[in-house]
Amino acid sequence: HVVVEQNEMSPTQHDIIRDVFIPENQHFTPAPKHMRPALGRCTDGAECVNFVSCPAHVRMASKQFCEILGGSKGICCKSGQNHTDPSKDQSQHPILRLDIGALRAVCRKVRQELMELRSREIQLLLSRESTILHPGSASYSHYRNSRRFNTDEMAQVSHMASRAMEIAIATRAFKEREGISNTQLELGMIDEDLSQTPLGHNCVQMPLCPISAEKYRRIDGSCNNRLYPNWGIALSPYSRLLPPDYQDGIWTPRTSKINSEVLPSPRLISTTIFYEKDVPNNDYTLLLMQFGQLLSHEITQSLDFTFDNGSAISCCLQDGTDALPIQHRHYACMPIEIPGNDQFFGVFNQRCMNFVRSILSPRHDCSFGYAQQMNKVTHFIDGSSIYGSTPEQTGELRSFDGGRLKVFYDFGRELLPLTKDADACLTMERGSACFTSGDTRTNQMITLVVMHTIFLREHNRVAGILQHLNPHWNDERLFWEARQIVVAKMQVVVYKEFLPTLLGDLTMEEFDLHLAKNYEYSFEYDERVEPSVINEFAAAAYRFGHSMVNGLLKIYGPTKTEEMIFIPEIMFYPSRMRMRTFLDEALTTLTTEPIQDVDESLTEALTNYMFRGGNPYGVDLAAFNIQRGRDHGLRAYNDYRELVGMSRYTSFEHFGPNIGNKLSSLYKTVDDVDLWVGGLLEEKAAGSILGQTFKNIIAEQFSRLKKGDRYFFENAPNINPGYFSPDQLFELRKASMSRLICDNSDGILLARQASNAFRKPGVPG
Ligand code: HEM
Repeated sequence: HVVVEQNEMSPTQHDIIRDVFIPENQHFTPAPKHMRPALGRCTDGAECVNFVSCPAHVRMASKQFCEILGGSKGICCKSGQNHTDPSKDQSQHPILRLDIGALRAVCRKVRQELMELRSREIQLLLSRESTILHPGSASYSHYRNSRRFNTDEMAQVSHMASRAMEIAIATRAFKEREGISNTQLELGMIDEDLSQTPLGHNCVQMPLCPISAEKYRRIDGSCNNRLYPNWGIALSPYSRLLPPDYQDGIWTPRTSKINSEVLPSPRLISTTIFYEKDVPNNDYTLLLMQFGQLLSHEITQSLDFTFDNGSAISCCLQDGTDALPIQHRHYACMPIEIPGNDQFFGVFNQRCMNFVRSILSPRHDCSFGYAQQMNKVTHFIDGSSIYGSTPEQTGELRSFDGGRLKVFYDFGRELLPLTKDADACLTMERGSACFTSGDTRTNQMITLVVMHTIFLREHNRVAGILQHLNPHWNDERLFWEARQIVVAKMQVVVYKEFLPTLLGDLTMEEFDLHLAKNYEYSFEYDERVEPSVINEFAAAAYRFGHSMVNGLLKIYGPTKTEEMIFIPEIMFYPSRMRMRTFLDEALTTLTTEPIQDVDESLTEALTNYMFRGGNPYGVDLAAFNIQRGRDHGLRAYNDYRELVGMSRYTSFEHFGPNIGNKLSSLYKTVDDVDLWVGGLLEEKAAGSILGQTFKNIIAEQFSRLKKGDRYFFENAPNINPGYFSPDQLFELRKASMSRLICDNSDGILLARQASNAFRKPGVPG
């Protein structure tokens, strides 16, 4: 197994370890830079790229098509995948600037509105209406997903979110004053750096990066890109494939294209389109789902607004029979209406599902513009789910002994450390367990806890081996080296096993997602590629995973099924982890049971019972996904079909007669269909378990996360300050999910593993 050393160190360190690591036999074979054959012949120096890869403002100006590798249609893109290309369609929409008079008026308006918002918040907190959500309900567990790590983090996040809110309010005031159109806002035509204005206190300071590169990637993701050191940093905005669709161009959710009517209730869409049905896909194991969720938490987390004092916001009457009257609602409320005839919630007289909008993030360029949602975690695949996204978080997770992370020893087994945060699980009673890790959603599903445990143990295992080989290394050195190796292994699993399984080989080729081979370095890094998580990915496409979830977790004993666990029973209640055999049992289930197929069947464990705890009913994840898409200003599905190079649907029938009928009973026009809904209903693309639209958005995201990450493990020495040696790369590329499981399970029940843990045993690939 790989035991590796780094070969770029300070002179003293180098002296000490020279005898330990001698890169004698360096098989240095640089991988050739991938050149796309542009069969359609792009002119003017344009590059032939996948439609989705060409930045929106550049793509809009190009009408020349080409053929990319594998025969798919691409677009001749002037900037390639370069997100720094400044060109905007200035001819049609002149750049707007702010004069000093307008600025003063805007600032006055902002001050006044902020004061009003604050006093209203105080009134709401003091009011006797049920404006605060209390523990015990399913809605409160939903809120648990956006828990802050501690009070310091809460303060920092709130501070950033209020700055962003201030800019959104200022944008609205400016828009109203100057008569700016939504299109101008969408296209980012207000070219005003606010940093030198009275609104400048809302701008976020650029991180200070040392001139000579740091060997280890930073915990908060800063200073990865030398030109844009805040790209990919924690607490920064999502990027976008297309400009948002907000009714006011700024933050008000979109309405129907027909007469601006309200869009159908997300719960009604959920019950009309999605249904409970067992449709296993026997090619893939449930681990695809569970690793998929871990990976989503690794790169994205949006947070709900809270009251200034951290209390969770309630948008419904306490008994759920209606939404709170508008005068008692927080401005971030966007409650989901439950139709009166809802077959499930109707029984409990529920007419309102709590939904609070995502907090906003200051814009990178500190300008006026539409609202941007905040990603709380680092955007990179950098182990933030294991180590946290702030140095303080990492400090709390480290044991500061032998480079290891803290563990909870439970009868000789290493589990994640227990948390003291009473809000992290349903219960903290004696005998139960509630864990902490780099991510605050860890306890949401017990099988997610299992994944976190595997990676925690892997870190400590690697640290232990490094210590054995390098007894002169101190805790600090051991920690950072082990982290670098674990992150590299995670990247190998993602690009060597997970993505090919999800996307298929052709798409891996089209998007240059394959890892380099053997001893090769990669030279694919492009500092003009913006790695940040794409809003359409986080709020819709990557949520395809909810369709893979099986509502029942079958637990096998040594010979037969021992228990069927209905998953709402193990959400935010991971105490079973303390049973000696559970980890191995859960791993057996994950690596042998099938996923549910990605389609319109969705377990009612997620649509009716999610987070129910001890209650008879829970909340609806499908409805949340739809509402979240609207909250984040995602455009309708049709726009994204076009984006990935397909023709728009002009009639509901294009979805097929049955679904088409259902959709037409809900939406006023086919141009209103939500992205998450349309994407899931698409036919599967060849070689993938996803339809074309989701497949392209997801492939583009992982292309950016590879090409836009200077510290990507296989990047060459002139790119990656923490580069590995060719021999080390050769060893690291052997990493696999199966190996991670074998090395870190309890070895009580698990004896054998298929080589690809994401494929059902016996299925080739
Ligand atoms: C039992 C399993 C799962 C449960 C209970 C669950 C639950 C949730 C919940 C409650 C949210 C927040 C919804 C909102 O308020 O907008 C969410 C978000 C999300 N989920 Fe899942 N999920 C599961 C599995 C998965 C899987 C398998 C994937 C992908 C393969 C996935 C991808 C995502 C993504 C990308 C988000 C958005 C994260 C963010 O940006 O905040 N989830 N999920």
